[in-house]
Amino acid sequence: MTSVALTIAGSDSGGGAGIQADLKTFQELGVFGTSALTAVTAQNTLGVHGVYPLNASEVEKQICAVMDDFPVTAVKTGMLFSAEIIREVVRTLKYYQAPALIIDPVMIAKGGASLLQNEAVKALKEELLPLAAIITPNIPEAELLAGMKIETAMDIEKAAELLLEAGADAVVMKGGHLDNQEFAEDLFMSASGKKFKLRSERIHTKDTHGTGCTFSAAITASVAKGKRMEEAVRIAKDYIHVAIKEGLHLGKGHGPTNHWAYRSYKAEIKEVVLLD
Ligand SMILES: Nc1ncnc2c1ncn2[C@@H]1O[C@H](COP(=O)(O)OP(=O)(O)OP(=O)(O)O)[C@@H](O)[C@H]1O
Ligand SMILES: Cc1ncc(COP(=O)(O)O)c(N)n1
Repeated sequence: MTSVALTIAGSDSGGGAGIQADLKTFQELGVFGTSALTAVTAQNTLGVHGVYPLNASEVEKQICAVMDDFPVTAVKTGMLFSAEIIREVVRTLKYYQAPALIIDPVMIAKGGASLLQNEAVKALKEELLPLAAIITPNIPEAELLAGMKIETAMDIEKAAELLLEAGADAVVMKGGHLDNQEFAEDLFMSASGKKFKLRSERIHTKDTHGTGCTFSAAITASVAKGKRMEEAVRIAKDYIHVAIKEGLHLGKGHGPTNHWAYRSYKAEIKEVVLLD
């Protein structure tokens, strides 16, 4: 049977991040993608030129239209923009007793534009996060959610623990923002006590627009197909690695990644480092 996933996120007119990245990823991983838009952005590789949020009720209508008709087996959230939208998403997902929820807590675009209002961080943490099968913050997002500064590897683990305590079943702390390192290393931790690092060679490129969206969408696709979370994050790491490596070099700024690359890619599971 065809697996169906739903992404609740913003539109990126430049096609590199947001809903567009999510749907491309779902497609490449063999999952039928559906979507509920939270905001339209006028955006390209050079930055965000406008943000036009939808009303919370318009977001709710889209989620209901999908959930009433499709056998959705995984839901992903990306840019949610406001506390009102977050509360409506929470209410609607609870109503449908929605399946596994993958949260990418999108806050700030690479160019610096705000994609989540400051006052919405609390709603994200207190109301949405407890529903998460997994949450995938980068370091700045994790700092805001966990309420602490992250400077060392121990800080990363501590912040992950705080997010598990706040109610997520699992967390991946993405290390993409930690510059000047040889590896792009992410830490996986689950409430059930699993802990490992996903490590890949760091690719030196400016074309990393939408990497976070793509990574979490790839997790969502595998979960939608019934894979266990540990396997889903490994596949997602492979997917994003090759998508960055085979970059398309489009646009004048931070270009998008290459979603076709995974097709011809022979699985080369990234290094998994088990931790105590
Ligand atoms: N230069 C790179 N080389 C290899 N892997 C990378 C690189 N940059 C990011 N990654 C990987 O891509 C995934 C997404 O991480 P990243 O930290 O870029 O997310 P993000 O900051 O949320 O992205 P975005 O800014 O698009 O929202 C992680 O697995 C990370 O390790
Ligand atoms: C609609 C939307 N969602 C998410 C991102 C984050 O991606 P990035 O940090 O790579 O700009 C974005 N730029 N636009």
